[in-house]
Amino acid sequence: MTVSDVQEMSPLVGANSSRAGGSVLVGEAGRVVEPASLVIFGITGDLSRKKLIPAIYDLAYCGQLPPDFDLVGFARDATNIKIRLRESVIEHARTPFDPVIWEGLIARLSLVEGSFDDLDAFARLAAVLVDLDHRRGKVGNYVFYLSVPPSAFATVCNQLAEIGLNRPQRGWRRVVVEKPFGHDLSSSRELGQVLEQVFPPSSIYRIDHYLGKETVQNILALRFANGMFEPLWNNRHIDHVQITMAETVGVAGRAGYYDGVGAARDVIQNHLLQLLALVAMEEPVAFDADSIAAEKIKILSAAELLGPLAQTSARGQYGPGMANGHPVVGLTGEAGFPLESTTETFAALTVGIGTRRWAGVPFYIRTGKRLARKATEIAVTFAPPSHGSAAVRTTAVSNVLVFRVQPDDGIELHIGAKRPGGGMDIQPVSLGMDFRSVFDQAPEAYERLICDVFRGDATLFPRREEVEYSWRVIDPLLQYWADNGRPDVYPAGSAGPASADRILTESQRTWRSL
Ligand SMILES: NC(=O)C1=CN([C@@H]2O[C@H](COP(=O)(O)OP(=O)(O)OC[C@H]3O[C@@H](n4cnc5c(N)ncnc54)[C@H](OP(=O)(O)O)[C@@H]3O)[C@@H](O)[C@H]2O)C=CC1
Ligand SMILES: O=C1O[C@H](COP(=O)(O)O)[C@@H](O)[C@H](O)[C@H]1O
Repeated sequence: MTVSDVQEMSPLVGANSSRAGGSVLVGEAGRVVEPASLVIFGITGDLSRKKLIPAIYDLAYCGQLPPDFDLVGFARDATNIKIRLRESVIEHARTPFDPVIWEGLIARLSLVEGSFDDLDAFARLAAVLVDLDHRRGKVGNYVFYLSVPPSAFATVCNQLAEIGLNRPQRGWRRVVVEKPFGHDLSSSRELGQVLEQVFPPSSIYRIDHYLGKETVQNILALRFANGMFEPLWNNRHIDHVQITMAETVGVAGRAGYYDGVGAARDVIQNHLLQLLALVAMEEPVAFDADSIAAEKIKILSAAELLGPLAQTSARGQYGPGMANGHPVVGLTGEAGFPLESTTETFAALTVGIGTRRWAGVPFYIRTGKRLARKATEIAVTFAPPSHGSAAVRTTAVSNVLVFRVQPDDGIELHIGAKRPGGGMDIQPVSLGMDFRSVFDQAPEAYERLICDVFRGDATLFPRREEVEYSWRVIDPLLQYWADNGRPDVYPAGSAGPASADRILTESQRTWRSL
């Protein structure tokens, strides 16, 4: 088979390959995409419905799936699944719904019903995969996607090993593991060992979909492709950094995963500490997997919670309130969450980085569900000018560089400008760039990352050390919370609990408004 044969598009897709959008900023372009089958464990879950199946549809629409692609769904109950998946594509896909593309894709879907503790179901899975290979003349390249609660990762991997699906006689095996990887540092290490007994490290893709977002990759572009920011990117010029991930959605329908996990494990241990690493890391010697991982690891290993935790952290749980103009129940009113649940849906903390560049600069991180608006952003606040005429000093503003990850992805720089008229009256104004008005529509994060798995490019996937250093950062906070009562209740639709504001007030700083 020649390279051009394997790069040929799958027969189920075709016309829209020019609509893929985006370009490769980091990662290894030009890798060959071979025929492959994708198995999704947890195909009935929230992630699959909102992100994975829509992303696979988008890839089909854009002609980006591997040749001879097959999709296999593993589910306890697959009743009406094709109808449910169709609805999820109509609701969540980036590209328009095209019945021909959809029918082509769904014709490639096979289903295996069973529970993860049922070895017979894994034997049926193996038979389905072998049959697909025979029918299409494929050599057995399989991606196993674990879109399941973290507590099920080890079981699924062990069952795959038991049935021999981890050991290729021909072709390759890759496993994609969702975050959070473990429950704390020690369980993450144990899980890492289980996984590495079953699959070689080079076949393990720990997915963090924030790294697949174009705006997140743009952090490195802005810092290192421009000359003007790097000289200022240190504790002499930066006062503090705020990383916010605010959501308006609650956790309805996700009790099986979310209860007992909570906001810090769900998104801070992974997405938000990865953002911190990208903001703080040194320039990599190359934009490839090893070089970027090496720099992120240095930062994560130097990061630690600043204390005392009673003053530098906060946690909350949403109570009843409003979302998008409608009344909503609190967390303990959602199906599957016990009344006594102490799971936090809001978390805020302060991280310091013990390097010469960052000593003394606090990184404030917060996230919450059912907040006033949806916004993920990184705001780098520069120190105000320390010299200048008295007139300018008294009216000077702090410059803020904001990476708007979503929605309205873009970059804005807040500066002070003189108001027209007499005197030196300074007003904050904003210079901005909207990605969507400058560039074509980019692929969604999961499209990009699923493609990277098929191509065998791990550049945008965190390494085991990154995951473990991130647990090391937040473990003391998880322990502190376990020892200290319940989260503060905040009304749905608010900016979170008042205890979060207190983290900044002592230093005369404030959170950016939501
Ligand atoms: N939801 C999101 O937006 C995101 C989620 N993630 C990650 O994805 C993973 C899954 O999350 P999410 O989809 O929200 O969780 P859900 O609880 O919605 O889905 C879990 C899935 O696993 C299946 N499952 C659980 N136990 C078993 C079992 N014993 N046998 C067979 N199937 C089982 C469930 O099947 P059943 O339907 O039968 O219960 C369901 O399909 C988590 O690690 C999460 O962190 C990552 C990014 C975003
Ligand atoms: O990983 C997760 O991310 C989603 C939010 O993803 P986004 O791309 O829409 O920002 C979050 O809702 C979910 O709780 C979490 O598991």
